[in-house]
Amino acid sequence: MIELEGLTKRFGSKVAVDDLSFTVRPGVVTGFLGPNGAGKSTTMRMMLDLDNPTSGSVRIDGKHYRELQEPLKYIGALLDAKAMHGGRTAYHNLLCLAQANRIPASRVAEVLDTVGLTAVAKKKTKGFSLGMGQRLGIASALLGDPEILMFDEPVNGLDPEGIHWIRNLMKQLAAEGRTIFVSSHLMSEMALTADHLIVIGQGRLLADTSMADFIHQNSRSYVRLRSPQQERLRDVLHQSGLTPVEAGNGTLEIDGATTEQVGELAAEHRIVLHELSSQRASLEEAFMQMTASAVEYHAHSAPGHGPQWAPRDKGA
Ligand SMILES: Nc1ncnc2c1ncn2[C@@H]1O[C@H](COP(=O)(O)OP(=O)(O)OP(=O)(O)O)[C@@H](O)[C@H]1O
Repeated sequence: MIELEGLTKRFGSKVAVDDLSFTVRPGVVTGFLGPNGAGKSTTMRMMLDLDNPTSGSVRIDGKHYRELQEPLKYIGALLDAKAMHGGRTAYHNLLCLAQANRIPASRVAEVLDTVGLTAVAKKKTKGFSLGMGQRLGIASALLGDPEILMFDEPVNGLDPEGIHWIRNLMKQLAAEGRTIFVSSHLMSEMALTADHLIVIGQGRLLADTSMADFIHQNSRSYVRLRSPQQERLRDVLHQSGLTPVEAGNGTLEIDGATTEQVGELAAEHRIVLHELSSQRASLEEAFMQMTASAVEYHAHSAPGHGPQWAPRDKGA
């Protein structure tokens, strides 16, 4: 478990991380979502004691990182895949790390196998592709067989096969009861991977919610329709207590209605429909709106029926 309490980081006048408090729990993949520059990497670096907080604290299983006896056995991280020694082979990079952290050398072959790099174990890492580098970075995170794993944007630059592999690995590690914390700036990626979601914007906590609740609250569903008899259709809909909204190109949208309900109403009043469909707003849209409205106070006009969200109170 990872617990953040009022975590704050300032770089001069810039507040990169602003009073963040949340808990990352075991057994699930927790997604850490925020647009570029939101403060995800800075937060993760403070979790690993690579940056000092201006104020606040991070506890790993109740302890500060510095108090962990052999940190790699508690927490493994993929922050920067290029942080390996390019002149060394994949095997030797991992062996050095194992020896420095009192991890048995036999573990090196195991993790190389887990990440699918056994065939290139004796190759120098400077020739590695981005995907191979990511796999090696993940192997180093797994080396100490830690209960907690953190991945900063692990799918960046990977091909579809690599992305699929990383997603499955994270789910498998969570299913083993481990704590998995993974950052991304893409809602679509999080929707496929994460069970729980922490959203930040300009360093501040915007949401701390289960993925299922986020989808439920933010996937606005509505009915879209077009008709050559739009005026009459509008009247009929209004009379039935529905509120159609003009959506351009002769299209109407109605929240809180079903296609069955609207189709039957139209049939009853002998109104021709050219389109009748059920729509769902994308989660990416919901995320963009959430971060935009939280970080920018200048007047972005809020669309009539945009996604809903509520910032949580601070604290666990
Ligand atoms: N060492 C530093 N000195 C000054 N400003 C910094 C430093 N590190 C980060 N920042 C600033 O802090 C803010 C948060 O950066 P951070 O890299 O943590 O965001 P991020 O969410 O990880 O973004 P990205 O997805 O682009 O990596 C940014 O405005 C960044 O410019």
